[in-house]
Amino acid sequence: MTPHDSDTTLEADTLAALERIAGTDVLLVALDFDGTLSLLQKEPMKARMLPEARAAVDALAALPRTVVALVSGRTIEDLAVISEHADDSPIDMAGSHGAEFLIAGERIAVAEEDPAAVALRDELRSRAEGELADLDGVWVEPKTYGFGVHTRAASDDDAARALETADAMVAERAPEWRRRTGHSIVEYSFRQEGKDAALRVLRERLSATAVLFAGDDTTDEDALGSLTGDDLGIRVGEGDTAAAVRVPDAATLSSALAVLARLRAVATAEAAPARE
Ligand SMILES: O=P(O)(O)OC[C@H]1O[C@H](O[C@H]2O[C@H](CO)[C@@H](O)[C@H](O)[C@H]2O)[C@H](O)[C@@H](O)[C@@H]1O
Repeated sequence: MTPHDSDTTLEADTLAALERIAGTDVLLVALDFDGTLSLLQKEPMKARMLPEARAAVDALAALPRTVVALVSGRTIEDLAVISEHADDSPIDMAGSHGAEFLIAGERIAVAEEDPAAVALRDELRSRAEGELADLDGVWVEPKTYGFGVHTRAASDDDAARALETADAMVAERAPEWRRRTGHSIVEYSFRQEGKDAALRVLRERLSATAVLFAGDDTTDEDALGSLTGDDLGIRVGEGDTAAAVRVPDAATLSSALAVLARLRAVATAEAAPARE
């Protein structure tokens, strides 16, 4: 029996791609969180990894010459909560789309704190909270480098009004901020880094010989579009993508990660750990 004989949900091209990358020397498995490892939830802090995803991530992280990193738009603090990240976890994290990291337990920001930018963030965030307070189902999420406007629980009209208001406010006071759209969210940030930057940092620190990245959203395309050579990009769900492989949903991605863990265990048997 091969490591994936029991799996019937994966397409042949997905299995072939997993077999290929499982044999690389030093593997970075970089994974988006919301919509990729977890299902999308109405209340953002209730998101958790699917149980099969959790098991596969833990299995991969325990293997030699294999590092798992969560690469998310969330702040590092929120990502630690929703991923139930223990202090001694071997799993690395990139937060705020690649502008902050927790690597091997060490907290790393990509730049010194800029007091003027932080003051503007606080001003715009509290203005947004005030101006959007009357719109049912709209929520302003505090972010390390800006804020997000959630509209998942709002009517179409209230969602449109919320985004119009926030867009106008940011265009007037902070036109240089990066604007990102995601699933029922628009985010505004004074840092420009995308998930491609996160992969660059993680790949270099590890000297990875190949990177697998999986994601479900437009913000993940920064990372998927940056992959080269022996890397593998997996798009979860629909939408234009630069990924080589697509799986229909987070549950199927969990199965793919479980297969990868089994293939990688065989490939790395008796190999020395990448981080010693
Ligand atoms: O990069 P990700 O890990 O995918 O994070 C992207 C954003 O995820 C969160 O919002 C999304 O998930 C919520 C929970 O399922 C959902 O309610 C919301 O509609 C989605 O947009 C998070 O709240 C954001 O900060 C992240 O940037």
